This record gives sequence, structure tokens and C-alpha cells, in this order.
Amino acid sequence: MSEVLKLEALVRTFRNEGDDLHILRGADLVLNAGEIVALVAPSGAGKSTLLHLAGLLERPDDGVVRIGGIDAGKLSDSERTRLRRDSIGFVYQAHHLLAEFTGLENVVLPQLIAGSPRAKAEARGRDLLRAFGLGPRETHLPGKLSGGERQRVAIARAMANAPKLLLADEPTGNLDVATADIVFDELLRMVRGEGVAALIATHNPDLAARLDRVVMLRDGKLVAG
Ligand SMILES: Nc1ncnc2c1ncn2[C@@H]1O[C@H](COP(=O)(O)OP(=O)(O)OP(=O)(O)O)[C@@H](O)[C@H]1O
Repeated sequence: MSEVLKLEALVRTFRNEGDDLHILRGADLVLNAGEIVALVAPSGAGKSTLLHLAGLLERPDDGVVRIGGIDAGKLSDSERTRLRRDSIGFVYQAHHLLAEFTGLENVVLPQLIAGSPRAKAEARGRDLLRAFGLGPRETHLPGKLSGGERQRVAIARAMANAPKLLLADEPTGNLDVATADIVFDELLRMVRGEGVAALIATHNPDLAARLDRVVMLRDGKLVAG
């Protein structure tokens, strides 16, 4: 099976008021194509730190991040940006949609930035929003959508450039329990349908149990959950 993400002995230490916080102390992980893995850890253990490193938003103090076999540490900043844009989608706890653009435009823009022609980007955007039942709302501004609808648009945006890897940090953490449940299942359906590998951080053990595998961040290392 082809390897989408490989983390090798990742180390990340923060300096905080004179103390060293050893957040990652040799974290290893392999994610294969189509695999959906839950990342579970107590608050402050380093889930977001790990996702930022895996998503090439930050560099580790030591260790290697490979995306599709490519050692990201050997790339220039612009090459990392291109690899991130072409291969990785992000979903955060907050939707981070652009308020002055419609739902559809929010899904179209990353595709235009990646060089896709507008007609193709709009067709893909409409397909993704329709899959979430948002077709009739595609021209609404984010401020006119419910919290669950906004998060669905944010997921559609993350999938817009057909990434190989989706990284999600508490993707339904801001929603009420009932909506979170539904949106989480919709996210899984879309990720499975598109054959994308995903690493999804969640505090919720019920949600984690729906995924293919659980890894836990313990003492700065990843262990099977
Ligand atoms: N840039 C930074 N400088 C100093 N300390 C940091 C920095 N970024 C993160 N930390 C610290 O590292 C620890 C891990 O943070 P991180 O956000 O990765 O945790 P988390 O597991 O995602 O937490 P939560 O579930 O609450 O979001 C925290 O104690 C945090 O305060």
C-alpha cells in the first residue's frame, strides 16, 4: 500500500518562561493511502503541534516528515508551500472561511490559486457542496450559514484540490453534540469516497472509535490506542 505520510522520530521543544517543554520526543507514524486515523491526547499534549509539523506549516527540531515519500525537510520554503498546496488539506476547529466570499467561492479560490481553470474549479466546488447537501446555499456568505453548514464548507474547501492527505484538528469541536455527530459522519463519508488518507485529532473517544485506527500521543511519542 502506498505511503502518504511518514513521521520519523519527530522532536519539538518549546521554551516557555525559562523551561523547556518537550512536547514531541521522537514521534513516529505511517499513514497509508485511504487510511483514516484518530489522534487522541489530553489537552496540551501536542496534537496541534504534531499536525502543524505533518502539514508542513512548521519544521521539527529534529526528525523527518515525508509526504508521499518526499523528505519535506530537504525542500525550500517555496517547494514546501507547493507540496502543501497540492497534497494536503486542513480542517480546523474554527471554520476560517473568508467572510466576504460565498461558500462556493471559498471552495473555488484554493483551486484557482493552484492553477485550475475557473469552470473546472466551480464544477468541483459545486459537486463537493452538493455532497454535503449545501447546493441551495452555495451563494450564501458564511455569516448567513449555520455553524454546521460553515464547517461543511470548510471541509469541502479542504478537499477542493483533491489532496492525498487531510489533517483535521478537532473538526467538529465547535459544534453542538448532535450536529458534531452528523458532520463528523459526513466528513468520514467524503474522505472515504475520495480515498484520502486522514489524521483527525479529537478529544471524543466515540468519534475516534469510528476511524480505522487510533493513535495516542503519550509522553511525546505516538502509541497505538
Ligand atoms: N509556539 C509555542 N511556544 C511555546 N509553547 C508552545 C507553543 N506552541 C505550543 N506550545 C505549548 O505546547 C503544548 C502543546 O500545545 P498544542 O497546541 O500542540 O496542544 P494540543 O494537544 O493541541 O492541545 P489542545 O487539545 O488543548 O488544543 C502546550 O503546553 C502549549 O502551551
